[in-house]
Amino acid sequence: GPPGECIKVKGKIQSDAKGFAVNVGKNSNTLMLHFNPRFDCHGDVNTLVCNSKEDGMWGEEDRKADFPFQHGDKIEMCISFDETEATVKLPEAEFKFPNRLGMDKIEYLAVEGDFKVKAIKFS
Ligand SMILES: C=CCO[C@@H]1O[C@H](CO)[C@@H](O[C@@H]2O[C@H](CO)[C@H](O)[C@H](OCc3cn(-c4n[nH]c(N)n4)nn3)[C@H]2O)[C@H](O)[C@H]1NC(C)=O
Repeated sequence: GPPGECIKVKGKIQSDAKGFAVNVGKNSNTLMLHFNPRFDCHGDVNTLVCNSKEDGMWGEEDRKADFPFQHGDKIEMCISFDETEATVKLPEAEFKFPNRLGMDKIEYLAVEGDFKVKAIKFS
């Protein structure tokens, strides 16, 4: 949807989750945001990795300081964006990531990994 609206992704982190990702952008090769909490994968432990992807090429990773996720958590995240940045709002945390590709609409969303989606709402 257009900037300013919020995409709500509700679901449950599996109890033995290694990691999961929420990807939003134009398509699987062109992502505004790859939001990737890692419990124990790709050599990372309890690390939130954010990145963009342009024509299939990963950008520079942005490893966040906070990791407000636990195995088995039921969470609802609210993803919004404007011309400068994407924002992921969680109950007790908010993360920003630059809109590197200058995307003006999100027409692709994919969730991968150890997260069981309960609901997705475009509001
Ligand atoms: C130290 C060695 C070179 O750096 C490493 O390079 C890896 C490969 O690019 C980085 O991992 C990728 O990081 C990307 C974001 O920058 C993506 O997270 C990529 O995984 C994409 C992916 C995961 N999955 C997936 N599907 N189902 C599940 N469970 N996972 N599908 N596609 C990861 O394989 C990894 O984050 C990076 N580590 C560091 C410390 O930079």
